[in-house]
Amino acid sequence: MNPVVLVHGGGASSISQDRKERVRQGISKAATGGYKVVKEGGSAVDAVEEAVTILENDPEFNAGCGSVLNTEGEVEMDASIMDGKDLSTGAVSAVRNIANPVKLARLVMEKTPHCFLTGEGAGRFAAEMGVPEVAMEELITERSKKQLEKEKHGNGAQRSDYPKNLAGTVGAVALDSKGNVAYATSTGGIVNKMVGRVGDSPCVGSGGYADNNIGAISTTGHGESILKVNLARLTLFHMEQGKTVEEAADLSLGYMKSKIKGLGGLILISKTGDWAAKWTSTSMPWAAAKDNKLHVGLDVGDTTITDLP
Ligand SMILES: COC(=O)C[C@H](N)C(=O)O
Repeated sequence: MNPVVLVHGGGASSISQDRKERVRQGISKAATGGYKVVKEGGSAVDAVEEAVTILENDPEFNAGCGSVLNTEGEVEMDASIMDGKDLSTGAVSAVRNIANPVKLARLVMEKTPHCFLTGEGAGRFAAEMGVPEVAMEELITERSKKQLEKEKHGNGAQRSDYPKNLAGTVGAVALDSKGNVAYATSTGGIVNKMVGRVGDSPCVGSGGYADNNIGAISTTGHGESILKVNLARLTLFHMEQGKTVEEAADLSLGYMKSKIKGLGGLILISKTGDWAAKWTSTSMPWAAAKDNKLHVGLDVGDTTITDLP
């Protein structure tokens, strides 16, 4: 099986010109890093963890360092991961003071009898596992402070194209050489969210899904809408019914838009390595690595293809 890795950097309104290059570099680095793992014989789970860790560590994205702030100016993060081989899954929500929620989600998957830990319990588990604690200030950027300010003072309110408080959630899907698929999604959520608000990203079936019999998907966009339609599982359901990756993505995103005016995006891979990156938001940075080629796009019609070393 030819390995494939796709990443996204969140469905959002348009990306400002000065950020475009940094975002492009960030998603390229993440896709390349994840692809290296599967090319060298690593598992799909290892690849999605690696790709999402790279994006969590990049302050341009709303996950890990760079997460958006809640009403109190704090960072609370959500993440999930899933192994398509046996449907094992791990998730954390409303976690604070750690650099890489995706790694904690993986520990939940592998070291507990549970699928999902939240808030204080997730924090205690992190400490038990020896996950280093980081000061919240280390996760907060000037940009995230400005985003909260703007949101609180309503400056973004004129945007009619997209719920204004969405930004750069990250995710990855992978197919490894043994035919296993996996996904991971990680986010700081939405700007100015209530304390304790949990979105779609840590909820298996909404923020992502992976099943070797079908494929893998990671989603992004308006969390409350994604939760309502179970966007990830809905998309894979369409594939089970015989739709192509493109058709399945269009059907589920189209349903979310027409039914509840919800906008978002997704990256999707089939068990045979077909892939698609689709969104109804204004933009969604994405990258795909397959057959030693890297495909990268930020907006519709701006895909570039380069050779990987
Ligand atoms: C682009 O923004 C997002 O994807 C936000 C994320 N889905 C949430 O609602 O938590």
